[in-house]
Amino acid sequence: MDMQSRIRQLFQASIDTKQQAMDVLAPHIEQASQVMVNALLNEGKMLSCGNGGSAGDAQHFSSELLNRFERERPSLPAIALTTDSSTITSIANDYSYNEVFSKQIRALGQPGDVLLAISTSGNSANIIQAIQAAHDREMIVVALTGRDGGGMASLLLPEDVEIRVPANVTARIQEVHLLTIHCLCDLIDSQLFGSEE
Ligand SMILES: O=C(CO)[C@@H](O)[C@H](O)[C@H](O)[C@H](O)COP(=O)(O)O
Ligand SMILES: [Zn+2]
Repeated sequence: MDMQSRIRQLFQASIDTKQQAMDVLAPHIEQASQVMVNALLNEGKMLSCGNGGSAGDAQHFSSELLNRFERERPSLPAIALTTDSSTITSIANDYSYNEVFSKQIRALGQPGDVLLAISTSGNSANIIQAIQAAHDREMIVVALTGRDGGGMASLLLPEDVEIRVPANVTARIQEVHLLTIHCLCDLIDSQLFGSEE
């Protein structure tokens, strides 16, 4: 296949995945935004984590809350747990890579805070341990998953929210995760600061 055809095929696959996900995910994205708004109105903060591309997504989300999304508004409290290389390497070195997020959550998480836990497989051990730590700290979990939800899906409590992309290819799932993060930012801003339409 020539490269132009390959590119068109990748664009089409991304469009198709988003089209299939739109109606399935919309109610869950709305519910997640309400959980987040409620936390922010009650002095809560957002912690976020993921591996690889999902680490980038976790940071993308926190920067849009801390700095800005599409409008001028006050900074909102969010911390990506993927950025402190000294903390992450020491936890991985002294304990286990599986604990790099959970140990930070046990230190920083407060009841009523929200954990945005991102994994396309739902099976990354450090994300599973992060969810367990969040529950121990009485936080609410918003899980961005894919495939069959993996081990993460079965760990979630009734008050948690799973946003599971109906797809099996990691890159396609990640592309919908990013769109979901932008939806969450838009919904948080409009609920807290009014609709701009
Ligand atoms: O971005 C990509 C692939 O698109 C990779 O870096 C990918 O995020 C990594 O392989 C992750 O370790 C996958 O973890 P997960 O989504 O299964 O939790
Ligand atoms: Zn990627």
